[in-house]
Amino acid sequence: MAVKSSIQNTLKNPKIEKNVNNSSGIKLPTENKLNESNIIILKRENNFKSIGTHCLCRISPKVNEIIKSQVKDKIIHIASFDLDDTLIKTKTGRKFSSSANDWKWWSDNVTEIIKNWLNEKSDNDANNILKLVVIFTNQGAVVNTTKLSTYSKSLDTFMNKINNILNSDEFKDIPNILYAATKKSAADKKAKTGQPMSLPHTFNEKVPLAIIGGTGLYKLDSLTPVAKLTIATPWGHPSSPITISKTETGMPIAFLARHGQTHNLLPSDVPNQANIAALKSIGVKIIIAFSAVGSLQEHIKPRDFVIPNQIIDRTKGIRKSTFFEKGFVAHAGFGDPFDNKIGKIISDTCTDILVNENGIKDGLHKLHTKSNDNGDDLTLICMEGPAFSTRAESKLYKSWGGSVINMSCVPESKLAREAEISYQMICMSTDYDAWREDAEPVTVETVVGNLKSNSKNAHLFSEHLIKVLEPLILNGEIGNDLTGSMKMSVSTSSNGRDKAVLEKMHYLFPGYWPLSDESR
Ligand SMILES: CSC[C@H]1O[C@H](OP(=O)(O)O)[C@H](O)[C@@H]1O
Ligand SMILES: Nc1ncnc2[nH]cnc12
Repeated sequence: MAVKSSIQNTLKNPKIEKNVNNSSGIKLPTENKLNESNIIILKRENNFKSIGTHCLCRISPKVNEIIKSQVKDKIIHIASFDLDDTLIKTKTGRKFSSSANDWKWWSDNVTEIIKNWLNEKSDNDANNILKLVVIFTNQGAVVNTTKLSTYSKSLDTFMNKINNILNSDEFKDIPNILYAATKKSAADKKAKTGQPMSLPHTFNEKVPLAIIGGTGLYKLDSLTPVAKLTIATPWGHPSSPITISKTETGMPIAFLARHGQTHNLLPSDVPNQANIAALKSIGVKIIIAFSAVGSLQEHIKPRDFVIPNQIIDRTKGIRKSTFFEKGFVAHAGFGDPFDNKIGKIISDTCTDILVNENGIKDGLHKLHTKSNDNGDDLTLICMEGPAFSTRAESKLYKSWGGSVINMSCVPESKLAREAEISYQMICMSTDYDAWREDAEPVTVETVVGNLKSNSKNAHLFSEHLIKVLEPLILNGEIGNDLTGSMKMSVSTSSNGRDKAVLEKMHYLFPGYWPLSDESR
């Protein structure tokens, strides 16, 4: 829910719990009406305030800082949530908490999802937007008591619980306001289903095409998102939520930020298994993956694009590079690691896309493909990183015939092959790595500088490519070449198969390998 208003007005005049005339529920005294009978309210701590007669409000220190700062003319984006069974649940499994500590996060990634939203950059207004979280909760069961027998239901216990939650390490940096209605009739003030976040979290159509964005490409500007999915796989959660958009003619496309939306993942820490498994689970058949690369050849200039057709794996074996494991052994073919059909389509249709800094097609920035470059292989070296190569390593890779170098095509491409997803990487050259004696070796500054100019081209390129691929996907010409390939690639006989591993395989390949009685 995006709210364009002055935050000060919103906070000074919270129109919650006015017009309450039913006397059930706990009646909260205002500051100047404290007396012996409502002494419990004296224990009110950490920013709790009563509003009207039946509503407590707690404004976090972070929001107070925001209010004090200059917020006039800012756009406020609010994500609002219910509390129980949305953000938290009880540890004991009971409906109501039995103590101030009887709560846990509703799922492992609740706070991560909120932080991702807070850190997401919006397009043009990014610097003008303030984001905060508002929690609405009905607490009609809370009673004004100091009796030990009912203490778990007391206002004290409730306020302590709220402080435990909102001051927790996971939540304390999230700017938040909580409204708690201490009688049921306030239910209509809460966020309703469908109201809380701007995008739905479910999407029921199959999504045939996915774009993975690398360094400098964290979302696709040309597409309007229709859903944002947080997917749990047997291999964990993907790097970021998966955004679903639709083309003008209605084909769904997924977008995933490889290093997370805030680029908080090292190349070695990218959860590649979860990324590929999550994309497979929504029906993806083709992945177009963008990557910033160093050039190992003079003629591949910074800001040129390269469609590689070969890989040399120089990662160090610390990345999880297969879905298979002890108890279920299979071997995917990887001689041609990319989808050559898609590579050729790109070569034939995208040579005239790249522009210079002024947005003009002057032919300065070239698209290198096997067919455009005299039929020579274009080989992508994948190193572990995160430090860049030494000059000696860089020269070695060049002498091997390497064309470009990055830190991310393995195991992403290998796992896509195992999942029977056609995969093509689009490399955006950003530097000459370290092999040139007369030049400084690559730094992040050089990469980012060139990426800024490249990013326009990345957007133009993907926009055009989606238009080219859509009809070919819809008529089945691309994206089906690997279907069924893994069925025939298993080595473990049915009586040697591990049931737990087989269950994970079902996530990727439902129906391929039945959980027979023979498996262990
Ligand atoms: C920031 S330079 C090194 C970094 O850039 C590339 O990222 P990506 O492939 O995700 O675009 C490279 O692989 C390294 O991870
Ligand atoms: N020189 C380089 N080495 C590895 N990954 C890179 N990504 C961009 N430039 C790179």
